[in-house]
Formats: sequence, structure tokens, C-alpha cells
Amino acid sequence: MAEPTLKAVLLSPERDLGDRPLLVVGPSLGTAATVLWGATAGLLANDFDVVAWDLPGHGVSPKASEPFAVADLASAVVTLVDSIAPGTNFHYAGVSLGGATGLQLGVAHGDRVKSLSIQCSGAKIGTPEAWLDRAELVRAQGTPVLIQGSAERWFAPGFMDRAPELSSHLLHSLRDADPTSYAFCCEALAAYDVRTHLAGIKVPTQAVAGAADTVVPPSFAEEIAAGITAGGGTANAVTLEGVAHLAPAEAPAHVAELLRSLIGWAETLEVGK
Ligand SMILES: O=C(O)CC1=CCC(=O)O1
Repeated sequence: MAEPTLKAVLLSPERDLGDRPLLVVGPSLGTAATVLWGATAGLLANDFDVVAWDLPGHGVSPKASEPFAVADLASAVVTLVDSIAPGTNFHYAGVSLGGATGLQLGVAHGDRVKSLSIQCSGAKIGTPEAWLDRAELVRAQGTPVLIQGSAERWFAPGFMDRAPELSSHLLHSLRDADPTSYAFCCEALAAYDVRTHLAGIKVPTQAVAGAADTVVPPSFAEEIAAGITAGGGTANAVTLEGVAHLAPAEAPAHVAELLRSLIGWAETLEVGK
């Protein structure tokens, strides 16, 4: 296992980094973060420096040459932040595997993270067998074989008709992803389980679920919030109606509002530190 190299895109490019709170946003398996987060970031770009990182072999990140764990993704996010804004503590929001990376940031790098928005994610996602089967499938047949099933899991009913361009753009990022890197992500998810570590997360956390998500239903967000609160941390769970697995693309205005409220509150706590 090794920390992969990650690359990022600044989604609030009209201002230099450093003047405003830094919000790092992360992707779900198969998506490019700029596409997944574009609409939400557009609503936040006046108030925050928004930086979107990509999974290995997805979007702007290079392919992975060896396996990695979700914990390695979290360390790689910290390395990435230090390469663009050295030593800066940041707010973090991530979807699904990007959300799992966020929980791992809270577990292992809580001193660097000012708040966590964990979206359409869980402390454990799916079963190891299913992830290892998917890794084998994508290695044998490439990412196109995943497109039909992903479209069914990712979007709430009616979204593809309402937003044909965005949904097609998201599915193109899956088609363009490197199959080997995608398979490594599946293997990282097979081994991922931070359920017994939630109590160690002390940063303000919001767990956001899609009511129509069949991959990680709202009970997963409730489990995260309950586990963190039990550890003395501060967390709450929110369910978005009409949303499946890609909340920032499906409900950007609502997600932006949730992030504004979380970050605003977390910044007041920081002032007193
Ligand atoms: O199965 C999918 O494609 C959805 C998903 C599970 C983990 C993740 O990041 O995305």
C-alpha cells in the first residue's frame, strides 16, 4: 500500500488562494470532482477557496501504479493541501468514497480539518465480496461495462431527464477513468471500515444522505452522526428528498446552504481556539 499522488483543480479561480477559508471537496468513485462539484462550488466561490481533488486515474489525477487504502487517500489529501497551501487547515466535503476519505481525515488528521461534510457515504460501504467482484469486472472489461448500473445508482428518478448534460458529463468521467485505478478504489472500499473509530472524530461533522440513495441509505448518515456524537464530537444527519447518490450534482443549492451553515458555525468555534 502506498499514498497515491492526487491532483486538484481550483474551483474559485477568480481570487488567489489564502484570503478566505479553504474548502476541499472530494469525488465519488467514477466521477471527476470538477463535474460533481461544479454547480455547488459556483454557489460558494465568492466566499471560500474551493479546491476539488480527484481519485487516482480519474479527472486530473494520475493513474495509480499500486494499491492504496482509504487511509492513504486521506494522507494524500493532506499532502495535496500542503503542496498548494502549506500548513493550512481546511474544511472538507466529500461524496461516497470521497466521504469515506473525509471520515478517515477526521480519524487520523483531525488537527488539520476544521469541519467535515460527509455526503452519500458511510463508515463502511457495501460488502468486501461485492467490491472485489466489481474490481475483477472492471479489470476484465473496462469502465464502459459499469455505465448502465452506475446511472441507476447515481441519480434519483427523473434527474437524467432534467439534467441531461450534467448526467452525461458525469457518466463520461466514469467512461474516461482508468480501469486499474478504479479497481484499486474498489479494493480500498472492500477493506474500509471505520465504524469503531467514529468516536475519535472531534471536528464538527454533517452527514448528508439522499432519500433515494440505494447504495448508502439515510441510516448510514444517522450511524455516522450517532457514532461521532457518542465520542464527544458534534455531528448531525440530514436527508435530502429527491436525491440519490450524488448530492452536490443533484441538489447544489441545498448542499451549498448546508455547507455555508456548517462552515460558518465551525469558523466561530475556530475563533475561540
Ligand atoms: O456504486 C457506485 O458507483 C456508487 C459508489 C459507491 C462508492 C462510491 O464512491 O460511489
